[in-house]
Amino acid sequence: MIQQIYPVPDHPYEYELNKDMHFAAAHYIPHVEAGSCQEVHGHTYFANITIGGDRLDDSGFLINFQHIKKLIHKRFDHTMINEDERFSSERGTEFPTTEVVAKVMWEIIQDHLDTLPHRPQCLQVFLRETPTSYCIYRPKRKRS
Ligand SMILES: Nc1nc2c(c(=O)[nH]1)N=C([C@H](O)[C@H](O)COP(=O)(O)OP(=O)(O)OP(=O)(O)O)CN2
Ligand SMILES: [Zn+2]
Repeated sequence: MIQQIYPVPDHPYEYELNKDMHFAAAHYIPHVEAGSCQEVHGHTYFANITIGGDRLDDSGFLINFQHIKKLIHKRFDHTMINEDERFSSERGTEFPTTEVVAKVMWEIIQDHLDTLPHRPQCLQVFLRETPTSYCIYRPKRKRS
């Protein structure tokens, strides 16, 4: 059970929703700066996703918790993150560091939220890679 207090982003919205999840995945960072992390290794990642908005959908949801989980968990659980198209395709020039994976998760979620008429916003992705290491990605401004 994930139970942790996360940093709260500053925002003007009436509703703020948070979804916790974890997933198991492998990665490697092909850069000399990464030291032993250049070798393939695995983590149980913990993610906390924060969504904000002023309007709810017809079912009274800002966003269905299950939909957020599906977007991330289905894509990354029990995978080699380097093989995800975001990292392996021609446009995938970045390495799957905690920082970059947090930002990619934000992009995946916000792309979905942008299809919803009531336009919720992903305000923060908190991504823990190890018991002692985590990163928070917050967009500078909301997408219009
Ligand atoms: N800024 C970043 N630094 C490092 C990243 C990263 O994604 N961003 N990643 C790694 C490794 O991939 C590793 O998985 C995590 O490293 P680390 O925190 O050193 O893990 P430990 O469990 O060994 O930490 P201890 O606190 O020393 O036990 C490296 N750096
Ligand atoms: Zn790692």
